[in-house]
Amino acid sequence: MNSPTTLGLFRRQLDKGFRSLRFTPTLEVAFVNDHQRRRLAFTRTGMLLAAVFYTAFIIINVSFGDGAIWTPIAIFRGCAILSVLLMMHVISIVPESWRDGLIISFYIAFALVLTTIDIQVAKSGGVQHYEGMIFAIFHCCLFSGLLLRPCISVIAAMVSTYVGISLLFELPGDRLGFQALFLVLAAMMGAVGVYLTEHRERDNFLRRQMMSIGANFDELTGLASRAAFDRYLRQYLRQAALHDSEMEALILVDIDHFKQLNDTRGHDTGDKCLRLIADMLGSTINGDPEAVARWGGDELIAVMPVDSAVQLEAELNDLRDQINHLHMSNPGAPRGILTVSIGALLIQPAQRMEEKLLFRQTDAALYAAKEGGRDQVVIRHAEASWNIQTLPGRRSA
Ligand SMILES: Nc1nc2c(ncn2[C@@H]2O[C@H](COP(=O)(O)OP(=O)(O)OP(=O)(O)O)[C@@H](O)[C@H]2O)c(=O)[nH]1
Repeated sequence: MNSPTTLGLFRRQLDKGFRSLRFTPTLEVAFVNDHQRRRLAFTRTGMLLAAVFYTAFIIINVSFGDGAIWTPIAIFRGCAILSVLLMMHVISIVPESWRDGLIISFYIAFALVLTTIDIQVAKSGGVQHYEGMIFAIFHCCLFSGLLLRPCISVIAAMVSTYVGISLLFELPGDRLGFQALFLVLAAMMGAVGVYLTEHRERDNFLRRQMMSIGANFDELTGLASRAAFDRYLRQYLRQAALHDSEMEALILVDIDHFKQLNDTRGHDTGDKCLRLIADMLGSTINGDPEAVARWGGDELIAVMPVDSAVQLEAELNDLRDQINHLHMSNPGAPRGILTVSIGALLIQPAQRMEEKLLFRQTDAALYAAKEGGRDQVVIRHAEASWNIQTLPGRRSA
């Protein structure tokens, strides 16, 4: 999902908006997965808070009420605390795909037990309380971590459970109507809260993804950024050193007389050429997205496994030929067409060297290609004893 081509998808979705709380199918799947991953800690905290609230209710009731501990309501609250704590544990160990179903069943079961106990109290002459239900509805909206649609279904099921069971036990209609009205209002308030929270979460998700892609990929060419390539190369060489049967090549590609191309045909054409060459290099390397990067300006860099120097030379000359055969005009260049110079460094199996030294030697190969007349490939073998030097006219890596 995290690739330069998806940057446009995220941007378009952000521009288009998502008032109905739905992204395009690809982004929707990514968002739901991200939401599932992130919300576990949040839901667990919500469950813990519920347990703390219920404990506080018991303490307040016992301290400021009649002092009786073994009342039905206190026993119910004790059971609620235990089931909430159990649920906290269970949602952490079940597979992610089960989590929503479990949370939904938990709230509906909770509403069922809450209503049944309330009715028992009312039938034995007490007053049927609906405050517990309001608490449960708000708790579901604030802490369940459910997205709006499943959340609305759950709170609708909770209110229906309350009204349905109350009707079944023929509780006084006027009182029930009054309580149902309050429950519906609480559910509506909760749903608005969930809508606003989910909208903000979706917005954050799009922006976060875009920032992450922006930090890792170059916007113009769609190739990896220099920083992403640095990280990738370090990891890549470490792994390559483990399988010491394969040679690796570090490749620098630089457009010849690019300044003249910009000056004579304009920056937009320059950009187009850069993108084209980036695509062609990407196809030649055909590896991970981070294996080809924009090194800076008109220089592109890549790393790839190779069987032999002959194979590498053939592949790079093939790339150079393909660019020649585009016959794109570069009026400022001596031959009048777009060409590139390529410098490559062959790294022997298990040859360990500082990346800085590898970059400098690759740069030296590119410099030799430029000095040799441009539009050519120069391949060098990596040398651990290579004398660190800054070549005249080239920047140091
Ligand atoms: N269109 C475009 N030009 C860029 C971009 N980044 C850097 N450049 C230009 O690339 C040119 C690089 O020129 P130089 O590296 O000096 O050399 P060159 O003209 O390519 O000549 P040689 O490399 O010596 O063959 C400069 O004119 C930069 O302005 C970019 O993103 N788009």
